[in-house]
Amino acid sequence: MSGNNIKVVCRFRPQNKLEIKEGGKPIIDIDDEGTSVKLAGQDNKANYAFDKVFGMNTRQEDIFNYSIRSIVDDVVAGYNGTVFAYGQTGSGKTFTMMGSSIDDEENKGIIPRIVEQIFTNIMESPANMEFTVKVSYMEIYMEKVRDLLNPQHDNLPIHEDKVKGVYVKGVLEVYVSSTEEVYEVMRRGSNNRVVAYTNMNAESSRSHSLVMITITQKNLDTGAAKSGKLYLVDLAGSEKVGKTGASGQTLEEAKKINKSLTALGMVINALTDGKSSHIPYRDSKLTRILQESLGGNSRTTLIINCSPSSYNEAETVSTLRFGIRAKTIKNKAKVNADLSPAELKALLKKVKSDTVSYRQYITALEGEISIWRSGGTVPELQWASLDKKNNVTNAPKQSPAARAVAETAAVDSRPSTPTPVLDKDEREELVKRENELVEQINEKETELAGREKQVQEMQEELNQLKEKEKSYANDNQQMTAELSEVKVELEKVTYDSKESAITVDSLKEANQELTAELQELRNTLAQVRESVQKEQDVSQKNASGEMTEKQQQGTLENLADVNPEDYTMTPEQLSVLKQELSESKALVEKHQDTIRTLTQDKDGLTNKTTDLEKCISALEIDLEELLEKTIADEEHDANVQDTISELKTKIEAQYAAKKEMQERELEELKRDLEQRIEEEEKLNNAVKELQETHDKLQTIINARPKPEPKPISHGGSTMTYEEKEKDLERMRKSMAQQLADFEVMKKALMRDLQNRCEKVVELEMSLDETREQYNNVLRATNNKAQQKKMTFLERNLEQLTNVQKQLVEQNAQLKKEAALSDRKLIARNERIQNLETLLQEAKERLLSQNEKFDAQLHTVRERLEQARSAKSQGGMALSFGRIAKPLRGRGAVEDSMTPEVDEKATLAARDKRSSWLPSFR
Ligand SMILES: Nc1ncnc2c1ncn2[C@@H]1O[C@H](COP(=O)(O)OP(=O)(O)OP(=O)(O)O)[C@@H](O)[C@H]1O
Repeated sequence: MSGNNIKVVCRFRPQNKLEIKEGGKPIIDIDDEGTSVKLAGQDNKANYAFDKVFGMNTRQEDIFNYSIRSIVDDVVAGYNGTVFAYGQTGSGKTFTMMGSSIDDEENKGIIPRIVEQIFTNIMESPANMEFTVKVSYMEIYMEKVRDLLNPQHDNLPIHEDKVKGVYVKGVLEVYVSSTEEVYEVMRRGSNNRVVAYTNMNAESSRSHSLVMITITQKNLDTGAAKSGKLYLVDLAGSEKVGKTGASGQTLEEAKKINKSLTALGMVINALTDGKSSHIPYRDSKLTRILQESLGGNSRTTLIINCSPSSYNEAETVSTLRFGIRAKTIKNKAKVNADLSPAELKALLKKVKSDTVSYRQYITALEGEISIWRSGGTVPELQWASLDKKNNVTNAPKQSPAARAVAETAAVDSRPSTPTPVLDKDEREELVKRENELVEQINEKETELAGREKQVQEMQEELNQLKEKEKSYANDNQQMTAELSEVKVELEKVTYDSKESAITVDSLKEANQELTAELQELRNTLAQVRESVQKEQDVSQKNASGEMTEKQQQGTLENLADVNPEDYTMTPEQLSVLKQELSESKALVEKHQDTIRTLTQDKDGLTNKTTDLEKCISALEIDLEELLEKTIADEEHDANVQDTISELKTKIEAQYAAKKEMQERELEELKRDLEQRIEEEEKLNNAVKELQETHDKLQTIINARPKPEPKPISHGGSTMTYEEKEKDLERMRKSMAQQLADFEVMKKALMRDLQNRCEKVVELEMSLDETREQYNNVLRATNNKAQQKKMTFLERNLEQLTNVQKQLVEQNAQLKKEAALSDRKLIARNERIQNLETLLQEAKERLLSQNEKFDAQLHTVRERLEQARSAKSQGGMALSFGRIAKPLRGRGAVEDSMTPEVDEKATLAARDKRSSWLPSFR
């Protein structure tokens, strides 16, 4: 493509379902050459001529081959190029640009085909040509430039400079070395595009998308470099909001889309009306980015996409008019070439020669001025001029001073640093290096901007995290405090319960003591009651004895009434007799029991008496020893006497106590004895009475004549008289036996009682003797002073004893209290230990929580870092694109190679390819 006008091609898509449904009909009429179209609608009879008009069934390949292929050649040749698709929404812009799918060979759009063509062209280039290809993908959404390969960069600025022209600052440029890599970039970018459903298009683009492919090429032999930039723009569709049914967000989007498209129309108008001096590129982001493409340094192709349907006739007319206007835009495309070393050398040579001539001219002028200043004159013919610069020798004659000044000026005007003359290789290398460095600087700037933003974001995130951490820490602290408070409370409650348990225990003990006392009292009461009962029993017995006596009397009377001749007894009489006998037997048994108890009591008394005897004898021994000691040590010093007196007092006290106790026991024994004697007497009386009764009965029975044995009916059973007799005899014998036993026992008791009485008397006598002996001792040992002393000591001792008693009581109390305190202390220690354990646990928990939190924070930070790094890699984790990947042509080496460049130089240049990579490699 050599022309400078924008190339405009028109493409009609087939009618869509909506159009058919709405009764739309195809109304397009394309001429045979395929360069103009008429609409067969009612309103429009105009003919619209374009570079090419494609009908409804045109294949993607055909569109590419006719309208696009050449632009790829231009870009690879170093021109800037633009292909943009314009049309109403749903008219097939995206279908034309991208196709239904990259991977669909038939329906892939022009962008995949361009990419393929670029790499084909590169591969077909001469082997001494080296290329790099970079891809960027962005969209203008809601008047913001958003990097689709790095979506968090959603408002990139548009800059302009002399070298780069208009460019988007900070957009990610991914180096690619194959079609697949570009496709990958396209796929990733497309995923980030904003699309939405509208009535006109199920996947309507809500933004203008821009793919930017930058191809840089270098001739490795000459060092000449060129770069071409290709913009592939899929504009968002102009839409009538009523038709698309846009509302809410899509309505807002539609407004922005229409606004920017209007701005595009205004730019095209301004460019084509021939009057406007100002082109309003800055009215929208779209026109600003397309500034070079519309009336600037670019070879531009506009594809207008239209609907063929009568349903969309008005929109199609509008689109066609837009295309017609755009067609007249003139661009000024030029190759973006850097100067080659040869050109640079020529330029340098020219500049050097210019410098020399200017220097000569200056010298001449300075010489002239110095003449003028020194008052001389220079004829007009000799005035210095640029034409005469080489003729300095022809300068007017100067005075010696003026000449000196001129010479000095000539010397001063020399360049202070001689310019080194570089050879060709060095220059080439330098140029190459310069290019690389410029590129690297640009890259670094972009990267730096990205990093700065990242750092800012991370800082914000970190601040948020810190705040969260702080709030978590506060929560944690609060909860821990609450927990520890609860634990302490629990501990206190446990401790209180323990103390209560101790108090309860002590109360229980007190209760037990009281119960024991009560029991004792009850026992005492029971004993008292028993004794009372016994007394009552005895009196009852006496009464019953009287009763028995009466009964016996009655029996005797009965018996007397019985006629001795009539020795037969009625069964009733016999049974009464038998009953009386059994009662007597029971009475005898009772008496036996009483005697047994008395015997036991007697044994107890005997034991007690023995103990007392032992006690008395021991006391006597002690007393004797003491007396001996006292007498022996009587004349000794006061201390010894004190000791003796103390001992004596003690012994006296002991003696008095023991004596008192013995006396009490003796009295008790005496009382007991008297009681027993009384009881025994009563028993004896009862036994006697019984004996008498028995004897009487015996006599009566014996006095009766023996009756003829005749059967007696008794209780249904027949019993002979003899048997009855025998029975009675047996009873009598047993009773006699029992009475004999009684007698023996009574005698033994009486003996024992006698012995005891004797013993008691003996004891009393011995006690009196002891007392007398003691008094004798006292009388013998005591003098007045000693008595006084003794009295004093006795008093002291008494007081001390009281004190001691109190102390003992206090000690006992204290011991109790100490035991309680011990328990409380143990409980308290336990509590302290528990509290310490709790504290330790809380500390450990806190530590572990802190550790956990730190670990979590660390993990979050790591993840954040990973996410950031992933984002910084275009948010896409592309495994390529950060480093330039030079591509070499595979064709023959270009003929343009200068003859002086030999094969060696070519090889050397190839080896220097590594300089494309960053210098720190
Ligand atoms: N030439 C064609 N042949 C067959 N189908 C087509 C053609 N052009 C477009 N289509 C179909 O029409 C529908 C709309 O096309 P597309 O999305 O490309 O429109 P658009 O102009 O990009 O719309 P918008 O501006 O709303 O994004 C799609 O389903 C697409 O497949």
